[in-house]
Order: sequence, then structure tokens, then C-alpha cells
Amino acid sequence: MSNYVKIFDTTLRDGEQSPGASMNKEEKLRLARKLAKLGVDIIEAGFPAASPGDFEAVRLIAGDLRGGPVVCGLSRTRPADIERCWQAVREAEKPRIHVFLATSDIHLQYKLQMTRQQVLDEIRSGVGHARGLCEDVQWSAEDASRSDPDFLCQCVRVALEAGATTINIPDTVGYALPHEFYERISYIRANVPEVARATLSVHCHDDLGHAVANSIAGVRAGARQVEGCINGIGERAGNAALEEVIMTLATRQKELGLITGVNKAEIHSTSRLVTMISGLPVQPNKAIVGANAFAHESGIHVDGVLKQPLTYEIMTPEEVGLASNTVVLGKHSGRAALRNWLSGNGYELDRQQCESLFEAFKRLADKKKEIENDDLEALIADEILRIPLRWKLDYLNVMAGTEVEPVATVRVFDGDSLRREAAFGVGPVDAVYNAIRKITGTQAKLMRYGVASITGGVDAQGEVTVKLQENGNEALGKGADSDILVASAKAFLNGINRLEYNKTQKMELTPGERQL
Ligand SMILES: CC(=O)SCCNC(=O)CCNC(=O)[C@H](O)C(C)(C)COP(=O)(O)OP(=O)(O)OC[C@H]1O[C@@H](n2cnc3c(N)ncnc32)[C@H](O)[C@@H]1OP(=O)(O)O
Ligand SMILES: CC(C)C(=O)C(=O)O
Ligand SMILES: [Mg+2]
Repeated sequence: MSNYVKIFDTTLRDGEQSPGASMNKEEKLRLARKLAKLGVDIIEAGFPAASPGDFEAVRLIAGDLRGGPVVCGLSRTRPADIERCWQAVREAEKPRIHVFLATSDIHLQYKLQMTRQQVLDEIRSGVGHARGLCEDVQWSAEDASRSDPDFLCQCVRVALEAGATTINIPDTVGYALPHEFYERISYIRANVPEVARATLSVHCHDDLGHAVANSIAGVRAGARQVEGCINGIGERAGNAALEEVIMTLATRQKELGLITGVNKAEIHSTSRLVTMISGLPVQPNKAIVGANAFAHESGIHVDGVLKQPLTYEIMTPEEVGLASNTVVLGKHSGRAALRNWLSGNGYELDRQQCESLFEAFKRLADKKKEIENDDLEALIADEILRIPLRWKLDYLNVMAGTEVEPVATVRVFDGDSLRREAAFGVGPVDAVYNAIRKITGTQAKLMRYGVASITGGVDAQGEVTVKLQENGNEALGKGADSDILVASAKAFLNGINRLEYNKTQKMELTPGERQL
């Protein structure tokens, strides 16, 4: 048996069945081109009988893709659906009609209201009809995992006799456990030996979180086509996440002995495109494509990864198209991570400086979820350079509103003495800054102003970061307070203190320190 596993992407069909994920035909075409670049073997482009728009999208994709994957459309066993499907895919270089019919007693009794014999007849006529139009016909036994195994085998036999070239065994409701699904595929292979003439396929849903595990169990039992969606989107809890299936086969290739034709370096950008087009965000901890999949924060992990990525990475970020892994600095970081950041940003601190910076960093990390570059630079300025605080806020009073020209009165300590000024501005922050300009006499230009909340809730601490520039000299200023205007004033004064310090201090600065 071949060790090649075909990847059947149904992001444009089952993926689109995710509530709220409808795509228009231009979006579908764009995604289909990307999936072709990713190197999937089959693209299920839609369900042509569903709507004129879906018919058009499938037709567009079928006419567009050249030298790439099979283009497939889904169809019920009804003649009109099959004809419609063929009209949509017929211009494809490699067209496929995918006919499905449920085989479980639950579906027969309640949904289809058909007897087993009627189902067998319908499979024969539907697959036969499709095969009269197209050489490549896939038949799916909807709800196969909850079907009587012997009746399922009977259905598979009929589909093969009618000309199906691919037999797909779905776990439509995500009910199977991996060992059961393995046994189900093995049972079909043992009891319908002629299935070897066709490609045996698996299509698993994630209702109990087993979609990928069941897909892998399926290929271990002899299936050679896996169906799924990028990012695991799809009906209800979604389909098997194709990127997880692909990377499982690649990462455990030695043990599984299976290969795919996928260009893995396209995985990450394909996932991003699916997110953009479907509007369904990927959770940060999602395997392979989540924002944290190659990010490390814990000190012990970062230390290990910096020494040898193999310690905590079972695949490289480059393999899936990411430039590199990321080290996130936060509450759980250790000295190795901090040293790594310092050297990467041009700072040369001695052991003792590193130690006092580390302590200040931990204090800040207890308050703030993520530590950014600006935070660390501000900490270095405070902890290492020990900038003297000439200007310090005493109080401020601001009047602003829809009918008032914003005006601020600000009182500031200049060393031990107090100075007070009032000023107007285009907004309350501008008024505060104009008053501070009068007091300090600074000529600094405000290059950047940003506000972030350090803590959550209504009493959140706001943190203001400013970047100031004066005569080619730049400095960051930071200030935190539950009142955003107070935080703004503190940040401005902090920046002015740093600019003054940079002007007066004589010591030789490292390249990183020069930016402060
Ligand atoms: C597991 C899966 O993902 S299956 C694919 C699911 N995807 C979709 O349903 C999306 C596209 N579907 C649609 O746009 C619509 O359902 C249509 C246009 C196909 C049909 O719409 P309607 O004619 O209004 O039928 P409706 O959706 O209400 O009911 C489905 C009918 O198809 C029948 N049916 C279901 N599966 C099949 C099948 N594989 N073959 C033949 N008939 C089927 C049902 O028994 C029901 O028949 P009934 O109307 O005689 O009771
Ligand atoms: C149409 C079939 C393949 C399907 O999506 C399912 O059974 O989940
Ligand atoms: Mg499905």
C-alpha cells in the first residue's frame, strides 16, 4: 500500500458551514488559490446546489486552478443536485463529484425516513449517475461511525459497484474514540477487500475533541485520504484541523511512515488568510497556528530553548512558515530570558546591574500581564541609570468638556521648590502638557503618546508612555495612575527628566542606552 496520504481540504465547504463563516465567491477563490499553493490534493470548493452564489464560486474555482489540486463539489444523491454539481466542477482540470448519503439507523429513521434497502438503491443510483458524468466520484457514508458496521460494509460495496473511486468514512458527529475509529476502518478493509481498488478516506468532526486523533487512527488503519479544514473550523465544534494532521504526519514520520505533498512553509500564512476571510479567530493556544504555539515565557523553558530549542520545541517555527519562535517576557520569566533580551537589544549590563534590573522587572511583571520593550527601557533608565528626578508632579486641575476650552493648572516640584502655571490646549492632555512646558521651559517635541491599561476592571491603572525629542536627543517617559490625565502628566515629566539627564551626563553609553 502507498505511504502517500492525500489531503482533502473542505475549508470552503464544511468550514463554511461554521455559523457566521459564509464567504463570497471572491474570498473563496482567493482562499482556493492559497490552498493550491499549500499543496493540498483536493479542494472541496462548495455545495453547488446550496445557492446560486455557491454554484458560481465552485465554477469560478474549477475554471481558475491549473496544474494543481482536484476541485470537488458536494452533492446529495438527488439527480438535480448531481447535475448541478457537475455543471459547477466540469471545467476543472481534475473535477470530482462528492455524493453523500447517511447510513446510520438514527439518520435513516428520523431524517431520511428511508429503509435500508432504499438507502442502498439510492447510493447505487446516485453514485452511478455521478459516475456517468465524471470519472472521479467520491461517496461518503454520513454518520458512518454510528452506523451498523455490516450495513455500512454493504453500502460501501454498493458504492464501489456503482463506480465510486473514493470511499469516505465520516465521524459526522464527532462521537468515535480513536481506538473505535481504527477498528471501524480496519473492519471495512477486512470485510470489503475490493475497497482496495478505491482510496479510503476519513472525515472527522471535533465534538469530543478527537477529530485529529481519529484521523490519525484512520490512516494508521489504512485510510489514505484525510479530510479537514484549516484552523479546524467547520460545522459545530469543527472538523479535523488539517495543519495538525499534516504536522503530526511530518513530525512523527519515522513512526507512522506516511507522507503528504503539502508545502508546510505555507501553513501559517494559510491559517492567517482563513482567519481573515472566515472571521473566526484562532485561540492563542491552538496547536501549530496559535499565537503561543511557538512562544515561551516560563523561565525554565526559555533557558532550555535558548540553550537548545529541541528541549521544548518538537518542530521548528520555520517549518510552518514562521520567521522564528518568540520569547515573551512576563511574570514567569527568568534571568536567561532577560539577559537574552538585553543582549538582543544592545545592552551590556554587569552582573549586579542585571540582578537589580531583574528584581525591578519581577515587581513590574506582578502588576502587568506582558512586559514590552518600552517597559524594559524605562526600567533600565530608572534602575541602572538612576536618573535624578528634578521635576515631580504635585497636583493638577483640569477643566474640559463639550462647551469649555480645555484648561489646566499644574503644580510641579522643581527640586524642593514649587512652581505653578495654567494653560489652554486643544484637549485636556494638551492643556496639561502646555502648562508643564511653561513650568519646565522644555522645547521637547511629543513624538509618540500611548495609553494602555495595566490592570483590568473599572479601577484599572492606566499607563501612559510618551516619546520625546529635543535637539536630536530622544527619551521615553512613563507614568501610571488610575486617572489618565495624572498618568499623562507623570509620563511627560518623566520624559523631560530623562532628556535633561541625557544632556548632562558624561558617561559613555552603550548603543542601547543611547536611545533612552
Ligand atoms: C454532514 C454534512 O455536512 S451534510 C451537508 C450539509 N450542508 C448543507 O446542508 C448546506 C447546503 N444545504 C442547503 O442549502 C439546503 O439544505 C439544500 C438547498 C441542499 C436543500 O434545501 P431544502 O430543499 O429546503 O431541504 P432541507 O434543507 O430543508 O432538508 C434537506 C432535505 O434533503 C434530504 N437529504 C438529506 N441528505 C440527503 C442526501 N444525502 N441525499 C438526498 N437527500 C438528502 C433530507 O431528508 C431533506 O429531505 P425532505 O425535504 O424531503 O425532508
Ligand atoms: C458530507 C459529509 C462528508 C460530511 O461533511 C460529514 O459527514 O461530516
Ligand atoms: Mg462534515
